[in-house]
Amino acid sequence: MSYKKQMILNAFEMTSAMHNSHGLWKHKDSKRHRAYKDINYWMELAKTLEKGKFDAVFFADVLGVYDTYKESKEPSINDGLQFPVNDGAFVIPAMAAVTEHLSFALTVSTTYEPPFGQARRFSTLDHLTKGRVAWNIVTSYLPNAARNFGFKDMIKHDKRYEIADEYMDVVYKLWESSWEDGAVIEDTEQGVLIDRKKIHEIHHKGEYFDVEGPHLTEPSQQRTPVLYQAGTSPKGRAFAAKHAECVFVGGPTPERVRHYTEDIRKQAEEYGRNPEDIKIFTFLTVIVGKTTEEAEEKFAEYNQLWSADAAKAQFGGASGYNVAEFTKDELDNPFEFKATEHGHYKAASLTKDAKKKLSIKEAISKLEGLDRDNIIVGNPSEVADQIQYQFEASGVDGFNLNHLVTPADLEDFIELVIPILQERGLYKKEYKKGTLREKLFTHGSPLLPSGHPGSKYRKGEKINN
Ligand SMILES: Cc1cc2nc3c(=O)[nH]c(=O)nc-3n(C[C@H](O)[C@H](O)[C@H](O)COP(=O)(O)O)c2cc1C
Repeated sequence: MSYKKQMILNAFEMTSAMHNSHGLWKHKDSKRHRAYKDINYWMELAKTLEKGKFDAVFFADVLGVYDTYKESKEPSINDGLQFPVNDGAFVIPAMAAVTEHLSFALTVSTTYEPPFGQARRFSTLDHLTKGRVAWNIVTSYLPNAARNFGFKDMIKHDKRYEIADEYMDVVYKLWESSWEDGAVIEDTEQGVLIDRKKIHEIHHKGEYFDVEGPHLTEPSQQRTPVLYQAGTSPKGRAFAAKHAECVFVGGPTPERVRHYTEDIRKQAEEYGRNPEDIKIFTFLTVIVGKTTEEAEEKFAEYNQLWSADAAKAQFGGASGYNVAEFTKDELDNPFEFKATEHGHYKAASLTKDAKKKLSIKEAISKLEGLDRDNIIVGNPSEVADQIQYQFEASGVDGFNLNHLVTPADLEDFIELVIPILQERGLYKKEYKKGTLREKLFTHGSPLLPSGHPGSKYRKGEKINN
């Protein structure tokens, strides 16, 4: 059976010692925990990914240390769990300089980074990459991040999304309406470089933000960067349906991912958007070997190096559950979902979204080793079969490929798996031309498409002034 839809692939990365591969810094081939601070490492990685025709590198980010588990920072710091973590924005121009097509999605929080500076940062990146940049909009979940930015406690989960919604209003005004097209006139006779009449203050006065403007950066090729979002709570999905062009959905089974995907597309239509203008991604974790045995050996080796403490620390910060708190008597009780002020998706993945109802003991044991249910292990064609199955069963448009031991696992994936996906017609052999938005979508414009709420701010339709 031929399957024509082609998958989009991002490398799921972080400019940190470790990301999601807990404890694997101990592996002999792990380079990243030393090299993450070396610009050459990122430039080499960019070239490798472009060789594999990857669409983008997706940089996760956090603004604090995970300290919910055991009410301590120690388990995270011990294993370099997303710590230390550099600012991902700075490696992007260097990676862009050695590539032509690879794009870059950068995570920035609407809770802690004010919109005016954030808008300038993305316009700058979009200029320097020639339109190859995306913003992963997050509302953040770590209590330590709140304390780093002057709050005693985290702002409540749902209120963070309300703030994010107004935040988007501010950045759309800056990106889409503050500068009219053709404002840079270079009129040497009149001695005018920029036409004042085409530059507009935005005079935003809202509940959370006051911004006068104008935007300090002239419009870049995409004006608004491609908008990613990665929240799966009801508020998170409503936000995604309104604003996101790419949504990163977390779910432990293809069926659950399909459920979230369909819900987001349906809500997007209710906002008057074309569901085709939204691409959905989920995680992909792969261990590939030349033979099944080689892959299984790798899996066993990785599993042996796994850090259960770091995995529990990550689960704790992202979900709000401190699994060290459960007493022995509670371990056989069912592991129930509770909405916390942290995030939805990690908690849901071991509770209401799990394939079967788990006891507390079973749920904890999933953190104590590599979770075989969520990892594809095999020889190249076995891996390709499973990726194809997940692609078709979940209804997603693409994947964020998680790294385990980097860059070795990415290199193996590109050498062994990509050619099979290409042969099956599931993956592109050549890049499309243009900006990231033009590469991803059929609407063919580098700008936000009509129907998207940001597009209504565009030129001429002046707001508040
Ligand atoms: C797959 C996935 C990846 C995420 N990556 C990040 C990240 O890198 N940094 C971050 O602060 N939040 C990240 N988040 C968290 C969300 O963006 C969101 O802010 C948080 O989960 C709360 O939203 P929710 O309750 O709607 O899931 C991620 C969420 C998902 C589902």
